[in-house]
Amino acid sequence: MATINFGGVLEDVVTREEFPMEKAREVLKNETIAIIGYGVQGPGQALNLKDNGFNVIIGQRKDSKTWDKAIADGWVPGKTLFEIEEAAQKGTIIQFLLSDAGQITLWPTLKQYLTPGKALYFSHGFGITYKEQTNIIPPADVDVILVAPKGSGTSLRRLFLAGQGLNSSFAIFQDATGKARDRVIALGIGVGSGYLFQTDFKKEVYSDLTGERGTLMGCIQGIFAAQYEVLRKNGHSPSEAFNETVEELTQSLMPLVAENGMDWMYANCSTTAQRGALDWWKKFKAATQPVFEELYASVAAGKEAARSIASNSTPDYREKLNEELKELRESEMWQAGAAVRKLRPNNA
Ligand SMILES: NC(=O)C1=CN([C@@H]2O[C@H](COP(=O)(O)OP(=O)(O)OC[C@H]3O[C@@H](n4cnc5c(N)ncnc54)[C@H](O)[C@@H]3O)[C@@H](O)[C@H]2O)C=CC1
Ligand SMILES: CC(=O)[C@](C)(O)C(=O)O
Ligand SMILES: [Mg+2]
Ligand SMILES: [Mg+2]
Repeated sequence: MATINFGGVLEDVVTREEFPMEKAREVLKNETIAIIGYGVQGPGQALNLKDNGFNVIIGQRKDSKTWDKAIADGWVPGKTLFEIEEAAQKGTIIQFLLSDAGQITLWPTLKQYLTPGKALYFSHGFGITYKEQTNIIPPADVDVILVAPKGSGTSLRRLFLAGQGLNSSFAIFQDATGKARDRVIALGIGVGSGYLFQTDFKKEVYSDLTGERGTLMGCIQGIFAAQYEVLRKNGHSPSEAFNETVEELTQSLMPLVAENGMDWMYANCSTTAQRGALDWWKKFKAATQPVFEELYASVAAGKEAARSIASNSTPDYREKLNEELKELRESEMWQAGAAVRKLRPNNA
């Protein structure tokens, strides 16, 4: 562990320097890593692990679109690609990467393959934390570990190919073999993490559900829509409203924040902008803070989990989600966005 000062708070984290890939390979050299599920995280983690030299197999339903996707990605039926149960039987480490709702359905089947000494791996604290709702209760003689990349599986793969990495959290719920810590860190490094920070299953799921409903996805769409509507109502064109709400943020300002922080982005804007932003951010904070409090309480009460399980367990859950995504896509703001993207010089 390296002790790093995060804004005055000391935290022990794992870096790639102190736990290099060779060490990860050594730790996992006798393991078969079975990736169950090939949706978004499945491909990212499986391909990164394979390219890093680990022994990986995929478990996926035959005659599904994702089975074909796995073949297209280079997995070979009967060699590295199997039906779910066969892969679970062969794996010594089972990475449970079905959707969180799908994990509930498969659990009674998967459980049978968790023989003593194996490791059960999650990328979310969901199934274990909300066990009253999921019934996911692992046997006592397996390791139960977590690596949660802080970003989409798509970015995990893209950043790996670009020689970069997403940060991940890791956690140990159960150490039955005495090897859980080495196993989980080696897997975290193997899937292509930047640095790893420790958490527990409950903190992981509470923070993750808050983040995705909050600033990362829910809140950001909410404030975009609010500002866009106010500009449109006051007679601004879609072009002006979209550029001033989204395009400038993603193309110009967020890359500056990513590179060197908020104050540096501010410092690269006009003093007029700086004065206004420094005055107004506190008002936005005060206005949204009660909503974040409500959100966190809803997560902690298990209400967000219940809603997610109910809506993602119906046979037509995918169609229903796609319908709502279509509504978003077809809104004036995001249609304006599509037109603006086409006009970017690199797309012309
Ligand atoms: N999407 C992401 O990038 C991230 C996901 N996670 C976590 O990783 C895990 C996997 O998430 P995703 O990759 O988004 O999953 P996903 O929604 O893409 O689904 C993965 C696979 O599960 C299959 N599936 C669903 N229900 C099934 C069932 N009843 N039986 C068999 N297969 C079934 C789907 O067909 C798909 O191939 C979850 O715990 C999620 O919270 C964590 C970080 C980011
Ligand atoms: C990409 C990620 O980390 C999320 C937003 O938490 C998720 O997809 O669940
Ligand atoms: Mg999430
Ligand atoms: Mg997340």
